[in-house]
Amino acid sequence: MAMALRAASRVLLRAGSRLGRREAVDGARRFANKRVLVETEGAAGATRIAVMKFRNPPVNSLSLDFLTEFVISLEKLENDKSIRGVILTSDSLKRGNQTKVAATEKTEEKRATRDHGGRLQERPGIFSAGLDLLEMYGRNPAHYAEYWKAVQELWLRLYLSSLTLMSAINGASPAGGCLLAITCDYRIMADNPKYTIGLNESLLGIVAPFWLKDNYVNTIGHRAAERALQLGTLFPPAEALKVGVVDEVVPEDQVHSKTLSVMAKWLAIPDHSRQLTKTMMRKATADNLIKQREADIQNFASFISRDSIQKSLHMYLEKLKHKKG
Ligand SMILES: CCCCCCCCCC/C=C/CC(=O)SCCNC(=O)CCNC(=O)[C@H](O)C(C)(C)COP(=O)(O)OP(=O)(O)OC[C@H]1O[C@@H](n2cnc3c(N)ncnc32)[C@H](O)[C@@H]1OP(=O)(O)O
Repeated sequence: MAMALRAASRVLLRAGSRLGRREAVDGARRFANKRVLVETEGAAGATRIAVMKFRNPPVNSLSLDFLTEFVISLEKLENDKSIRGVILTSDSLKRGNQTKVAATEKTEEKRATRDHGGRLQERPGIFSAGLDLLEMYGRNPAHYAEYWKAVQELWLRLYLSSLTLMSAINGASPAGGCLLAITCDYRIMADNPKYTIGLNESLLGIVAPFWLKDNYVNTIGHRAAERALQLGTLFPPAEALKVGVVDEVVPEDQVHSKTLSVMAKWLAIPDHSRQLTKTMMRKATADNLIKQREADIQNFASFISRDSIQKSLHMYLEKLKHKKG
């Protein structure tokens, strides 16, 4: 009987919820949309931590679909009173037997790295490549407006989240990837000189929006942000630590365990006092966007539609496509 009940509950859990699949795995729980996998750790009834793993091949770019699924997953976690902390990380792992398909093949599927079975794979060593350039190139103004609204939404949700958010940065983290990280309360980066983090928009011929600039200033200070934004600096781990883009750099295989142990310290602080303090520190910056959200969307749509900006994006995409290594 007990076995039958367990089997039935497994079937129900796997039948899927409206938002995605939900499974029971070794006492831990997980739910997954197509592009975001959420695993929760900790016993039922106790404080639990969730790990949100990005898996949007090939480079975890913030496509419209990914942004939508991210917000849905975050909302679910915000509504789950047993969850107090969330770790953002990439599902990208070093895997063998990968083949990069020809750069001339254009569709999303074809752009991705695949294994020999033809399955889509993340490219290894990427936290997030930032905003999806293909959402900002060659589309119409209505699409740009829809996309930007979704980008703003994710930033506001993360920046104002009542949860303790930490990023376990296990790969390259340019531009929007850095945005995800700097909305968090704490950042731990893998000590791999191949991984860099920063806001490199100026290198693409585009400009970081004022609210992202404000988030950067709040993180690393005005002078450092002024210099890094103009130069589009991508910091390797040691420099990222020095300037304050990240809070800790640890060996790659310790990123997850270290983040869990720092999270435990943060969760020892009473929620109400930590949350009020966070709001006190962040509200003015967020309000600045909230009060001019529509204007910011219109600015983005008209800026990104300019011929000169589209040309810069085109050149940047071509450079990415033809780069060596
Ligand atoms: C004055 C008014 C102002 C108004 C406001 C205006 C606001 C404008 C704001 C704009 C804000 C932008 C923030 C951003 O996030 S822009 C995106 C910036 N991202 C990057 O620059 C990252 C680019 N990518 C890389 O550097 C590398 O790809 C990587 C992440 C380091 C990974 O390198 P790797 O060698 O492993 O992989 P590939 O380079 O071969 O890439 C694999 C394929 O993926 C494609 N790709 C890469 N990045 C993106 C991306 N961000 N979006 C879409 N596609 C991406 C790449 O082209 C490869 O495709 P291919 O297989 O077809 O060649």
